[in-house]
Amino acid sequence: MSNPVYLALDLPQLDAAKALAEKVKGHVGGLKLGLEFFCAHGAHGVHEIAHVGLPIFLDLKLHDIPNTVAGAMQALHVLEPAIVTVHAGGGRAMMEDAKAAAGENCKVVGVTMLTSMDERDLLRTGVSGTPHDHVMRLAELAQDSGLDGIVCSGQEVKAVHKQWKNGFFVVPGLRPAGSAVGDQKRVVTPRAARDDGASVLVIGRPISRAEDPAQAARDIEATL
Ligand SMILES: O=C(O)c1cc(=O)[nH]c(=O)n1[C@@H]1O[C@H](COP(=O)(O)O)[C@@H](O)[C@H]1O
Repeated sequence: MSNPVYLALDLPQLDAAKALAEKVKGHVGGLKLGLEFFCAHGAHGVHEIAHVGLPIFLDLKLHDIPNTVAGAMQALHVLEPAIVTVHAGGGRAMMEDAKAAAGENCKVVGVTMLTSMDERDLLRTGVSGTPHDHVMRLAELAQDSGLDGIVCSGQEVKAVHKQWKNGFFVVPGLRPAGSAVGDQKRVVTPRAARDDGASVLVIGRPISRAEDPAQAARDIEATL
């Protein structure tokens, strides 16, 4: 079984991100580059990190009109990402066009409800109901739109997996027992998410901010 952990390289410095990736590369299954990294270093930075030799997850959370998102997906072909995110809230046409424009070996996954939000935050965006119901609704929409899977918290992945048997489920908001939660609100342990059907476990600060990141990655691997 391959290692499901993708390290979130949320670091502003390219050299530091590369050094961290090299340190942990034997203990994670892939590397996630998000908005912080991409805004700072763009395509050049992605190429640099790709040299580490692990699959690249480009977490750009695209959310725009279908034509614009399709154009962005097309532009990403040269970077050969293994996974790209779009916001499921962008709707069916946007997700359909995103998938149609994606590279052949690129999984497109829809972000449902950010793990940094709870029910009160959701209500303030005008959506009443529970995070569970909101995630289930957007998961169904993502599936109907032809996406490969979704991003959700570990609190919902079991129910989504039950409804979408062959879906690809990315779960962030993971904290090993006892580690700082920070800005995350819907949190579970890596092991719980794995047991409940997560395909990919996204983990950032519990590894990147550890005194010994390689050891932290090994410790997490040992719990799975
Ligand atoms: O799409 C994501 O990866 C994502 C979605 C989500 O709902 N919550 C979430 O935390 N993420 C990302 O997952 C990573 C979590 O980092 P840590 O909280 O440091 O483990 C960050 O890079 C976030 O951008």
